[in-house]
Amino acid sequence: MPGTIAVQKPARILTLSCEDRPGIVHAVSGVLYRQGCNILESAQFSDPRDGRFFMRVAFAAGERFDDAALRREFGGVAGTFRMDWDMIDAARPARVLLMVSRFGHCLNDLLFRQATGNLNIEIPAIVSNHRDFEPLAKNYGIPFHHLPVTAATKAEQEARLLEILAETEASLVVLARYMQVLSNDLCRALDGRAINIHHSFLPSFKGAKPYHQAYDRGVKLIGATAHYVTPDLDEGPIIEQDVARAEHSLAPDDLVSAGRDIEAVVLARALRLHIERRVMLAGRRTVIFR
Ligand SMILES: Nc1nc2c(c(=O)[nH]1)N[C@@H](CN(C=O)c1ccc(C(=O)N[C@@H](CCC(=O)O)C(=O)O)cc1)CN2
Repeated sequence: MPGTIAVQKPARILTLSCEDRPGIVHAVSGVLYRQGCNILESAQFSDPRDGRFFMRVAFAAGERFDDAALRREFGGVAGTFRMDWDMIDAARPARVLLMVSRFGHCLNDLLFRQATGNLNIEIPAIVSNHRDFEPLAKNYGIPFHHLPVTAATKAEQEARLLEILAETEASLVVLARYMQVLSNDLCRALDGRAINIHHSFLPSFKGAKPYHQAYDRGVKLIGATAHYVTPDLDEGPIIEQDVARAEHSLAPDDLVSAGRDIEAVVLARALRLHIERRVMLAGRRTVIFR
């Protein structure tokens, strides 16, 4: 219709990192231009400390868009600059396997966000070491896998988890208050594709009972931290954090209640940032293109 601008939606999201040097942006945008694409959103960061360059580009496809041709031409540029790069279909929902133990507020929040279209994900399965949320999974029509675990059965339990991951073709695991420590082997198998919500403002109060630690310390702020899972407990690269005030009058259980909302919001934000490829790993740190 004359006078109306067709709102272009991103067809692809390109992320890349390489050693910083002049000409990277020119080379990247040149390929996209020659392939008939239109850049809709672009962000970059040059880390002055280690000279690493990070970039995220969301672009619309032109009439004569050819994914293979784009990847071929971009591969040439990537080789020249020795880039680590990836390109995803922006519209394709990420397949996310959710894990939970006995606290269901983060699980419930993510299920509702998915069901109402607030998060562009598919949830092929829910895994838990308890049966508490089996009815909730059933309500959403999502397969529920009860995988109890003890120190003696951890290797077998984790092997079954990896089977479910493969069977469901999930690209991401979210520990939505899953309260078991994953083994080093499992963490390596899930490297960069497992996100945990920790119920404290890290690095304070690691471990299983942060609200009680916070109460005992008498802090005035409590918080939550979403991070990638690594073998070192609660040490993974941080994706998102938030805080809320903690008055002296609040008992540990009040802090637990106050923390639930922060945990759910921080985890949902972190998941959105991850699936939109707005998070880039930089060693123990992250670069976030909001
Ligand atoms: N390898 C990792 N595994 C897990 C991480 C992580 O960062 N690396 N995060 C945790 C979640 N978590 C805190 O956010 C956490 C969970 C459990 C414990 C813990 O000490 N669990 C005890 C058992 C507790 C119980 O049965 O209720 C244990 O495993 O012995 C600490 C922190 C998820 N896994």
